[in-house]
Parts: sequence; structure tokens; C-alpha cells
Amino acid sequence: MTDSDPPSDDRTERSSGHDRAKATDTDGLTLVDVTKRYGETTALEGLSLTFCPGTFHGLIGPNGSGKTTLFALLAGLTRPSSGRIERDSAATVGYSFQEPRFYPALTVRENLEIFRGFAAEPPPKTWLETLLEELRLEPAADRRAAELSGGFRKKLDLALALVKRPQFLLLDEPLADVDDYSRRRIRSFLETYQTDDRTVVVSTHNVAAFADRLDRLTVIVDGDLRFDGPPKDDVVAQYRTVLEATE
Ligand SMILES: Nc1ncnc2c1ncn2[C@@H]1O[C@H](COP(=O)(O)OP(=O)(O)OP(=O)(O)O)[C@@H](O)[C@H]1O
Repeated sequence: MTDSDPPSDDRTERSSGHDRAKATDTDGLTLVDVTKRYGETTALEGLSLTFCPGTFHGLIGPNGSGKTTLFALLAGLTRPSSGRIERDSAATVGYSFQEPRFYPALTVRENLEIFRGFAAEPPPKTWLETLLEELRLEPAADRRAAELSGGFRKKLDLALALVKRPQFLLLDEPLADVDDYSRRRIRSFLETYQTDDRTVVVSTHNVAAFADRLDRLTVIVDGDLRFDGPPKDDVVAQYRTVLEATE
């Protein structure tokens, strides 16, 4: 991304007012028999899965297994080839995955303020200060986003996913590139964030970093659902082996 590139989209989708997901009175975010194809490639095949409110949900799978595709579907950035996605008409989804996207010429604080302004119901300004502090972004608050190190870019991207306090937070490798102290702070902040009515979904290759905290674990390999349930130790151990064997 260069200084002249605008962010390609907003980080929090509000489902009302568009048809990307079917609005229902369900509490969760649900895929029903979803298949996603890109031309000849089937990225996901017949996936049925629910992300429940109040859950810290881990998503693991080797490279190319369909995790990013799943996030894009949940965020409403792409549509299923078949099947459907259901979520409450008022549910908000925040996400951070693939490339960080922000206004590079603006400072970290200015980026947060702009993205806050996009919200239908903006959270109080104090929320931005909370994010700066909890994600260890304060040292970079007045620096232009284009000049940030990789770790601070990652943290800014996380903050932008959180800025509207979405009910569903989708994060791809949220601890990648950040220092150990920041990792601990971010991990504990995400645990606090996931309250009764909020869901945090973390896609990671490093299942050990979250294993003791996850309420639910989903494993996808080659677009197929291999496991979805409580992350008991033996299951985590089994799929760590699968990941290691397939990577
Ligand atoms: N825009 C696209 N066009 C064509 N094929 C795609 C596209 N996006 C993803 N794919 C293919 O779909 C499959 C799933 O890719 P996806 O990026 O969802 O996997 P992933 O689990 O996120 O991988 P990684 O861990 O490497 O990020 C792969 O075979 C990939 O090549």
C-alpha cells in the first residue's frame, strides 16, 4: 500500500441494509451448507457451522485450507457459491485479516477517529483511548500509519477491527509480529472483550498460544470441516500433529 492508496473498505460490516447475509433473529453467525468456489478451485465444501455469542472460538487449518475465505464470507465481503449465511439483522462484524488496511498518510489516532466516525452508533471517544492503551499503540499514536513498523501496523489493524465494538470480531493471527509484552496484553484484552454477547474468532497456526482459553475449536483442512467442538487437550494435540504434518 502506498500513501495515495485509500483503505479498500470499512472494517466493520453492519448487516442491515444489504443482502450479503440473510438477516434472521438468530443470535449467532451461522453457515448453512456453504460451498465457495473460485473458478475450478473449491475453497470450502458444504460447511455448516455456528459462531455463538459469548464464545472465544479458534479456527485452525494448514495454508490454503479456506480460513481466509471463511472470514471473508462471515464478514460479508464475498458470497457463498451455494448455501447461506445467517446472522441477526443488527449484528456487527469487525475483522482484521489479509493485508492491513488504513489511511497511510494519517496518524494512528486520526485513523481511529475516522473509522469511529463510520459507525452507525459510534462508541464514546474514551473507547479509542482504551484501544490505544490496551493494544500498546500509545507510543505510536501520533505517528503516520505509513511510517509504522510491522508490529505497530498489526496493532493498528487490530484496533480498527475493534473500533466500533463489533459483536463478532474476526482476527487472523492477531499475535503475529507483535512483541511478547504486547502479546500478553492483547491476549488478555481479547479475553475481556469476549463477554456474554460478543464473539471473538481467532484464526491461527499457533493454536498453543490460545489453546487454554478457547471455548470452541474448528479445524478445516482442504475446505472440509475436520473438527468442531470443545478444544480438549487430546483434540488440540491431534490437530497440532495434523497441522505440522501438512505444513
Ligand atoms: N481470489 C481467489 N481466487 C482463486 N482462488 C482463491 C482465491 N482466494 C483463495 N483461493 C483459493 O482457495 C483456497 C483457500 O484459500 P484461503 O486463502 O481461504 O486459505 P487459508 O486457509 O486462509 O490459507 P493461509 O493459511 O495460507 O492464509 C486455496 O486453494 C486458494 O488458492
